Amino acid sequence: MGKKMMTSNPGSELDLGWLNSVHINTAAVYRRAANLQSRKAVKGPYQAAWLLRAVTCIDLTTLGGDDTESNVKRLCAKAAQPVSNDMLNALGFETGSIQTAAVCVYPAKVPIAYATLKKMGMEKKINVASVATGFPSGQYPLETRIAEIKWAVEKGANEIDIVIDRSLVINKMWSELYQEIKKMKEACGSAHLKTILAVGELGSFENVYKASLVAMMAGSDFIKTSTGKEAVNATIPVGIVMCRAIKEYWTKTGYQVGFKPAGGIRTASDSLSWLIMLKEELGNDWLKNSMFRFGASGLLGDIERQLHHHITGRYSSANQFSMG
Ligand SMILES: O=C[C@H](O)COP(=O)(O)O
Repeated sequence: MGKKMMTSNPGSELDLGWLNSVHINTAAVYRRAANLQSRKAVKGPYQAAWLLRAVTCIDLTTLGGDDTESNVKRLCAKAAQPVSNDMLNALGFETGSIQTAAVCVYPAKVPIAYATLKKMGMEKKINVASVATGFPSGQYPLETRIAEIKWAVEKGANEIDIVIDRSLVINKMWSELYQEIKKMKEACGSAHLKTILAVGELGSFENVYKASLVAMMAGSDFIKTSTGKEAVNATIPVGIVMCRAIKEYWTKTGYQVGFKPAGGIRTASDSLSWLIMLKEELGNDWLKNSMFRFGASGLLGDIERQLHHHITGRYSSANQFSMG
């Protein structure tokens, strides 16, 4: 599942009438989330297959102030071989057949990420995603936010994870939000645009739904929940709200926009809950990495432990699969 399968959303006119018609039944969202989360977990051989699917949907992320060249290189090596060949073979998969969807780094680390993947011959299989536009706060002039996108694309990023200016949502400045994201989409050129809403800072599900619509109207190829740096990051209820917006946008425009929950997704069991929610809300079309990603720095290790348990019947120590 390489880069070429990605689709692009051309966007549409800003439709304020549509935004004004939005009403969210908060109690119903929580009921739906509780109902989905009470479903029996996927078990047995299906579980291993779902977990491997989850691995192929990970944007393997390092977004630390202390990121170095060597930990970005290690991240790339892990993205190229996220599950050991022994485990893959035991599960009936070919050697080297699974990669994560992307590595996700700060702009300054794009050159080393791209060069490392290229050296490994993996630059066509693994996307280079760069956060941009003053991640994580977005509190920078538009000019420098746009320049950041262009710089990251020039250095090898083919996916750009922007943050929005949350104040535009809080103050319901939908037209300004639309114009900003549209400019960011233009700056991306052929790179895919993933728009981080930072849902934990938007105040209400209604704002999340409206911001999702505006982001899609402005041409976002994915909408993403969080930076991982807010106090509240990805939750299933907010995921349901965003998936409903994606579904409505698809129904009205015919364009399919991807979804990326990010922030605090740490366990194999979390990943299964998200995949179940996705399948129930958007259907099988979204169960692939051209339409769905996990933004996660610490999920892969737990999936590896779960796969190890599936194969051997034993749990490994917490630090056996420490990276990712
Ligand atoms: O976009 C990705 C997030 O920053 C990852 O958050 P996390 O470190 O909580 O997994």
